[in-house]
Amino acid sequence: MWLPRSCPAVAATLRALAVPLRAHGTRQAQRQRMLFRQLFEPESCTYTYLLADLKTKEAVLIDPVLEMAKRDAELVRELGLHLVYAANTHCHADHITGTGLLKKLLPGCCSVISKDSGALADILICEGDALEFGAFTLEARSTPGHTDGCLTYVLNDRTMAFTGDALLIRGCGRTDFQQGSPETLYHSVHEKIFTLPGDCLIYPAHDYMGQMVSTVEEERTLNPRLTQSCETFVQLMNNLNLPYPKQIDVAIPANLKCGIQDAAS
Ligand SMILES: N[C@@H](CCC(=O)N[C@@H](CSS)C(=O)NCC(=O)O)C(=O)O
Ligand SMILES: [Fe+2]
Repeated sequence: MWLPRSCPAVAATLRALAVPLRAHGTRQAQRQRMLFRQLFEPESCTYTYLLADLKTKEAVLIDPVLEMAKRDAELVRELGLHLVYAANTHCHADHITGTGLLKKLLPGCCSVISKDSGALADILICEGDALEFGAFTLEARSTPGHTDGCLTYVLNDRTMAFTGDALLIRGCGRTDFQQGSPETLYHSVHEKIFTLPGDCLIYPAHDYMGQMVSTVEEERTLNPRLTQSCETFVQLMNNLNLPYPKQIDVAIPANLKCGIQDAAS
């Protein structure tokens, strides 16, 4: 049945549809403006993420690894980007961060870590602070439990969350060193990550099985650890009996100082 636009009911329906459509269009345009790359370091199975505003060229790296800093700097240069922040999700125990070296390779870039980590960096951020790159922001959510200073970075439109070692795909960060606390981690994940939209993409700091991305809904329903009660989760985490990371004795002291500043070329 044909209904003219002048019909009040049709006009009202069109007006009601226009707002979400405009919002959808704006989101699409914003996303086309963003560059996103997931990079990998095979020794510690670490993911590094590059995000950039293609219009202003401002870029952020999340969790760069020392041994890959030259690769990352080269990519930033090739793409004509300006790295504003090299940010850590936490003081890593299994590899040395690339943030210190990236500051040398790409002058003007600031290193970032949480104030609660106790580590040094140009910018020490706290819950609710935001890292701006062009038209985009990454909101820092405090998600302690794996370490005291763990942050999850959430993109402003809440379509992507960079969870570090707080939430891994079908797993989570261990809680047996660096102020680890399974109770704290359980509450962090449930209150700060599982409350994000279900289709929000989860990008962790590591994966040991070759998985690259998950969603809030998948982890909320399928994560074998975090779907348990808090009590069961605590028991499970206290009995993981994992070997210590191979690089722990060099990685933690170096990362408390923002990593190594002058790596041999
Ligand atoms: N074998 C690796 C270390 C593996 C490990 O301990 N990973 C950490 C994240 S890095 S601090 C972790 O939390 N794992 C959780 C798990 O359930 O595996 C090495 O020697 O580097
Ligand atoms: Fe870690």
